[in-house]
Amino acid sequence: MAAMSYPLLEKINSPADLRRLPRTELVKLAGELRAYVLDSVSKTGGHLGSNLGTVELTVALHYVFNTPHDRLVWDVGHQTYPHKVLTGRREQMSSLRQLGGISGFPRRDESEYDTFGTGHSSTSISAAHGMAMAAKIKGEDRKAVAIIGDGSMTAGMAFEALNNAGVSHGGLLGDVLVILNDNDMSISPPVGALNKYLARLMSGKFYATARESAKSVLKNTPLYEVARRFEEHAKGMVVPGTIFEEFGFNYVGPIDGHDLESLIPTLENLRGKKGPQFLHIVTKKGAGYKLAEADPVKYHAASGKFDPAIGFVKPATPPKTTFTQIFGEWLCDMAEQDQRLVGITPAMREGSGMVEFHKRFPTRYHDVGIAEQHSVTFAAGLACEGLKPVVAIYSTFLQRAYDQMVHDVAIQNLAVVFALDRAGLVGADGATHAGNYDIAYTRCIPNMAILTPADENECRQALFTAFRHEGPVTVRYPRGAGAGVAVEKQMTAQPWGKGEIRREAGKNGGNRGSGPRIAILAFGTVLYPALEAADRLDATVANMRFVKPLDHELVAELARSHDALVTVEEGCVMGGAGSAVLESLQAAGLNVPVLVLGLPDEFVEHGDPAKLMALCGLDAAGIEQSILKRFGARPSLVRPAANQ
Ligand SMILES: Cc1ncc(C[n+]2csc(CCOP(=O)(O)OP(=O)(O)O)c2C)c(N)n1
Ligand SMILES: CC(=O)[C@@H](O)[C@H](O)COP(=O)(O)O
Ligand SMILES: [Mg+2]
Repeated sequence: MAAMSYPLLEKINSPADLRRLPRTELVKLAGELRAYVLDSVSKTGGHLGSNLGTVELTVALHYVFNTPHDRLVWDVGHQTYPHKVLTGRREQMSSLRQLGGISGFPRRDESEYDTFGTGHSSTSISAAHGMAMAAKIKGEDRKAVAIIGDGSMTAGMAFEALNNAGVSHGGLLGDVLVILNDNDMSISPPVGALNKYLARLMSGKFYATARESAKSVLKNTPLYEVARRFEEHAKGMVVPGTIFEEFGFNYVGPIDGHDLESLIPTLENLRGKKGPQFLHIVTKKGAGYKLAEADPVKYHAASGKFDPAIGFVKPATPPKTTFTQIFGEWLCDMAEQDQRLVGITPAMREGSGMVEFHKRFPTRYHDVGIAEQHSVTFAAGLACEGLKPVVAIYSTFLQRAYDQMVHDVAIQNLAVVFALDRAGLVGADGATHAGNYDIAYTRCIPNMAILTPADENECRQALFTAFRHEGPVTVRYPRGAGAGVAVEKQMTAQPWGKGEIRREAGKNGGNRGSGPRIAILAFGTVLYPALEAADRLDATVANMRFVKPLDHELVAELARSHDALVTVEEGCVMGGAGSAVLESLQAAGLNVPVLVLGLPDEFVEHGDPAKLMALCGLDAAGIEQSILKRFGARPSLVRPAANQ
């Protein structure tokens, strides 16, 4: 295929270059930008639909606003590839989401144009309001713009921010502009009353178009003020105030978010206004790429390379079963068995493997929107009434609902199952999405139980075990596939709080040599690299299965029969499973050297998951090297001297 050419885009190395373009060139530039983003993502993978949908908006924003002096805050930030291309990172797009490459989300440490780091949704209005208020306090003439999607508007935090930004503080009123990018899509089809409300606003579309065209004609004439007053009066009469106006924002829209001839004059108009402004734009997720327009769910993100001419195709070799699929199958099987089961997702139906469950059990399926806090307390309410809620939630997104876990679930000891997908390193999404902390942040909560299955079969059995438990419980499993073990259809409860020995030193033909007898206590899928390392070291390996309740007897037995213990987890060392073992040993008065292996006390960047695990020393070689480094020579390879 001939190499694509981008004659205009190649001249744009900053928004200042963009702003020097004749306005008549902007449509052509947007076309090249869209083609470039599609071509780039087809080579690297990454988010697609939302980026194609913000091409014109991005051009218009950088054309009208004096970026980076004026601040743009992108909500979630998964739609910022066009922004990155226009702000000097066009050539770096080939490194997107790769180790050492640029992030898939805005990062303050990546560019001055990335004014706020995002990744988790619904933070943009709060941050932009902060920036707008800072400008007021410092007496700076600066605009702050939050660009937030209709899906992200379903989070309570967005309304907390509207509620605060819409009023003055000590006489200071922030000049914040909120742009609602309404494409009538989340990752899944949108849910909730807000979506219906926005649809009604969109149906009033004639009003906005007529009003905007009138404004642009009348602008800069004495009549303009008269027309504006009439408009305010007319608005009160013809169209009821929007909810956004009730929050104190001047609402404009809906307008066509792909029409630069609408976007630019409207943004120029709004840029000059004082006080909180709200622009409602209508876009299409995947705009300009037919396959993505037709199936915005499928084309939300590309897991890898694809040919734009044919789109996403199933790989020739069937991919390995993922933990997400194990969960989805278990959820359906469990729902068949127990009518009390209710499945809940905060806007991650596909990612959490609940499409089939939604189809088969529509009355017991709840997508609550991007509302993690609500999802947990909603579950608590269900549990109060004797139902059995299962909250399917990414480890990282559960961080949003910490108080709900403590205050609404654990204190009342309610039977809620938290199925924590993406536990541990997630790879391409990087630090914002890593599920590194759930063991530490749940272990300290009384009544909470924590299960760490080691493979696909253990995951199914652990979910079943957790579901039978009469109290709050998390089951954590990583993104992607596991060791590939066979999964037993029969669901069997695991002995509560019990681990098992998977390998015994000295009993597997290994020549023990003279080194210390070592026992490795593995929590979760790191069992498998631990077994590999243990084969080389001839060490004992325990599959602990539970972080809480911990199998204290097994810990004590291993401490008494070995010279040293090693704990391994794909979770933060600080406060993790290893800390639980240390606490257990101390409580039992057992003083044995312990090496705690896990994720470091630093944010692990984006990259290939296997490479990141190796970087963190959690692959077999890393575990082995850490043990050798701490406990001296390689025990099983040390041959006793001939005369010994
Ligand atoms: C707190 C949080 N929960 C869930 C997600 C996962 N997520 C990423 S994008 C998205 C949908 C966002 O929809 P919208 O804001 O409308 O943007 P669009 O993809 O339509 O451009 C979700 C649920 C997230 N990033 N943050
Ligand atoms: C932007 C966002 O938060 C989601 O799209 C997330 O990237 C999905 O992650 P998975 O690809 O692990 O489902
Ligand atoms: Mg949307």
